[in-house]
Amino acid sequence: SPIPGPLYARVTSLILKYHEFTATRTAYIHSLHLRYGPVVRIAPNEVAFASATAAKEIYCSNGSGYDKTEWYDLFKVYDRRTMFTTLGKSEHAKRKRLLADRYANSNIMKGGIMEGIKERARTFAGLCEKGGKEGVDLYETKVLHAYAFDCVTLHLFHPHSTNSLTDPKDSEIMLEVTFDSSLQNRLLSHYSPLLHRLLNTFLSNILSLKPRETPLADSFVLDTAAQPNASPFTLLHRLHSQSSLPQIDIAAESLDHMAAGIDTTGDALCFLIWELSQPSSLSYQKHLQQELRSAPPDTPVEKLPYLDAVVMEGLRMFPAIPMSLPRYCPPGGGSIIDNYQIPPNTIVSCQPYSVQRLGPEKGGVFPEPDRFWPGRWLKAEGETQAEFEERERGMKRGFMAFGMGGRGCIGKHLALAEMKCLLREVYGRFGTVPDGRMGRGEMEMADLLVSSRPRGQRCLVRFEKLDA
Ligand code: HEM
Repeated sequence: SPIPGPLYARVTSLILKYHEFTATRTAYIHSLHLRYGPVVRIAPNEVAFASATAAKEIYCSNGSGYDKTEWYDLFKVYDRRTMFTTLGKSEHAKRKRLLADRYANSNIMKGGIMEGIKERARTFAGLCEKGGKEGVDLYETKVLHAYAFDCVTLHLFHPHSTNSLTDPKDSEIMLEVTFDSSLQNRLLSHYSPLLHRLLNTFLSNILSLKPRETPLADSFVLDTAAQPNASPFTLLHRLHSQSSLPQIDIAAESLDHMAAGIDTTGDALCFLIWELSQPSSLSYQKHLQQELRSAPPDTPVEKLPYLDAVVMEGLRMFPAIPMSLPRYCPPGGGSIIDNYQIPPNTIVSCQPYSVQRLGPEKGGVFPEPDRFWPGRWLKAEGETQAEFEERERGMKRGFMAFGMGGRGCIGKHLALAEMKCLLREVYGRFGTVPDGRMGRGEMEMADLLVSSRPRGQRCLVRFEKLDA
């Protein structure tokens, strides 16, 4: 039977492109899933899926799933392909073998990294305290991004890491990488390089749609990646000691991981703290504070079940990369995905937002998908352990915030450690409430290239010190 979807999507991709250029692609595709179900044609050669079975087929079959599309060329660094931008399986596997062990949980949990993350989380909490009743703009001031930047450079480059939470010079580098207003410019360069060349001056000077330029970050990474004495737990140490990669590829790979680790973790924390600050989440916030304040101070973060549930629920509702992760349906006979025959070379994808926000009645995974409810990740009263484990397995099959399969997020353990350490420091010391100056819709998710940010580009939260 024909693939469901609007009639126009059979003949044109213009509507989809319109939504890309207006930063509403994720919301548009989600609205189509709500209307047509978990399988939707979104353009003549492009089909979106939102089920756990489709995600498994596209991203996990034969280990790392289907090959990436040329969309990923947009993310090349110094014109080099990094692990993230390799398109085919074997090229990717070769690069991943070089890097993977630095991102294993056992490496992240080592003293050097965890102590460094905790120290940065304490610095962050100090800034919240300074903000006092006046509050802190968690998005505009980029404090969460500064925290993520300092943590990721610790993992990549220690002792040459940054200190952007307190040092204005490092902060300038971080700001350059995080304020990205190049969406339209980059989309045009992808879809029509000729038009992009012809309109370049007009775009930059008249419409202020500038290409992405990051000279401070480039020179920071190029200089740092050439340093010979990085600590053994760092990615740089691994790249220098275990690979024969040219220096420019070492720098490109490092810059890619640095960029991948800032907006993602920063935005995930921003949306989550905002949600926890809402009156509707007060009981969850209190539950979290109680767990954090009653646990012995040396309890490892991964041994705090409610904290884990809060982080999982935050990433489920507000995945920092909510957008489609496009792949090519393999050449040859094509594939059958969710009972639909998909021709070879069709672009197929799932967007984490929809996989995690479509209810079972629409063919999705999570009941009451728009309700922020950390308790769903814990054993319910009256539920047996076996029933809970079965339910949890189902939820994890539909959890896509870190992607899936061999090309899923390599930085997952680092990101989780950062998020948990920061939330522990914040909610062990403060309660948070939204600032009344925030308007409706300001915290809606607006698309960037694959990540998202608050549409209003601010997030005003007040921090209220808890009794000692
Ligand atoms: C909450 C934080 C994060 C989220 C939600 C997230 C999400 C993701 C997702 C969805 C992908 C798959 C992208 C795709 O298929 O196109 C991915 C890949 C990747 N992530 Fe993350 N990420 C986070 C933090 C980090 C951090 C801290 C780092 C590094 C320090 C990192 C490095 C990478 C890299 C290098 C890849 C490419 C993996 C590959 O191609 O094999 N990420 N991430």
